[in-house]
Amino acid sequence: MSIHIEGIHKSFGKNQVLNNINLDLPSGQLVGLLGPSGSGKTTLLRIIAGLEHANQGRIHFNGNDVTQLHARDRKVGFVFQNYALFRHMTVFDNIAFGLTIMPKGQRPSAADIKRRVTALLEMIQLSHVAERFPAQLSGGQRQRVALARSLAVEPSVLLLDEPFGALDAQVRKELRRWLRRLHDELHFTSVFVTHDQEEAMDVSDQVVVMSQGQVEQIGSPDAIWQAPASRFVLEFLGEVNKIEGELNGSRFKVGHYPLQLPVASHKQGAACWYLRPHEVSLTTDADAQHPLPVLVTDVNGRGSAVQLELEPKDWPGQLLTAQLPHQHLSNVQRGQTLYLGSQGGRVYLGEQQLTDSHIALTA
Ligand SMILES: Nc1ncnc2c1ncn2[C@@H]1O[C@H](COP(=O)(O)OP(=O)(O)OP(=O)(O)O)[C@@H](O)[C@H]1O
Repeated sequence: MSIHIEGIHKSFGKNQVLNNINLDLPSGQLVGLLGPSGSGKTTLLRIIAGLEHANQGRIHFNGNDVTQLHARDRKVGFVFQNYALFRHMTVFDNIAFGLTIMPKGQRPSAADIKRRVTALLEMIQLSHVAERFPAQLSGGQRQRVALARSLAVEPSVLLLDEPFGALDAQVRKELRRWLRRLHDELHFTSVFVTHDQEEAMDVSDQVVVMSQGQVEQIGSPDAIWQAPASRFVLEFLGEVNKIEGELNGSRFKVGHYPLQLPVASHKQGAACWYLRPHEVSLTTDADAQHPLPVLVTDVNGRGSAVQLELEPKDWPGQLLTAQLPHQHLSNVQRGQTLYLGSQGGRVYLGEQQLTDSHIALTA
C-alpha cells in the first residue's frame, strides 16, 4: 500500500507543528521518520493513522483519498513504545484479540484464528510462551508480541512509534534487525518514528529527516549519509567535528593558521569546517596536509578502531574526536602533540555548502 502525503499543515492552537509536508512512500517500504524531539514525527504518524486531523492537506493510500476516513476504516496497524498488551490475557489471546473483535461477516473462524496466531507465534519465535501472561515476559518479548498482535489483522500499513524506545541497547538492536527481516518476508508498508539516527539508518529503506515541522531530506540511508542536504542533517546524523574559521576567498583562517580550500571561492565570512571522526587524519609532524596542532587528551583503543580525543593547541575550538584504524598511528599517548588534517570534510558558509563533495584543506 503506497502512502501519498500532500500539503499537510497542522497547528495546536498557535503552535504550528507541521508545515507543508509532502511525501511519497512507495508500497512495501520500511520508512523511518527521524528527527529531534518536538519535530512533529508523532503528529505526522497520527495523521497518517487518522487519529489526528490535519488543518490542511490530504492523505492517499494506494491512490485513494483517506483524509476523511476514520482510523478504524484505514486498516492501519500500530505499535507503540509502551507495549500496551492486555495484562489479563495470555500471549496467544493478545495476538488473537484483533481478529476476535472483527464484525461477524469478516471474522475468521476459530480454527482460522488459531492457525493465524500459531503462524505469527512461530514467526516471532515465541511459540513456547503462548500461554504466558505479559508480566511473565521480558520487555523485548512483549514488544514482539505487540508487533505480532498488530500484524494479525493484516493491516495495509503498519505504523510504529518509537517501538523499541523503552528497551536496552542490545535488545533494541536485535529487535530492529528482526523487524527488518519480518518486513522483508511479509512486504507490508511501514512507517516508524525514531529519534535514534543509528536505528533509522540501520533498518530503513528510506529515511525522512524532520526538523521543526518540516522535511529536511528524504532518501536512502546511504544517500543521506553521503550527501546531507543541510547543515542540520549533517549535524543530526552522527558525530561530527566543527572547526570554526574565517573565510576570505579560498583562504580559511583558523585562529592564526591560514588554510587553503582546494577550490576557487570569492566568498567571505564566518565559516565552519565539518569533519566526521573517521575523516580526521593525523601525523606526528606538521606538514602541508596536516597543519593544525592538537593535544591528545584521551586514547581509547577498544573495538576495531582507535578513538582519540583531541584538544586544539594554539587555536580556538572545541574538543575533537578522531577515529583511526589501529595500524595508522602506533603508540599514541595522552599528552602527545599531533597534527590534524583531513581525508575529506565539508565547509559551510552560513547555510551554504561551499562544494557539493568532500574537500581536504591544506596549509
Ligand atoms: N495534542 C497536542 N496538543 C498540543 N500540542 C501538541 C499535541 N501533540 C503534540 N503537540 C506539540 O506538537 C509538537 C510536535 O510534537 P510531536 O509529538 O509530533 O513531536 P515528535 O517529533 O514526535 O517528538 P518526540 O520525539 O518528543 O515524541 C510539540 O511541540 C508538542 O508539544
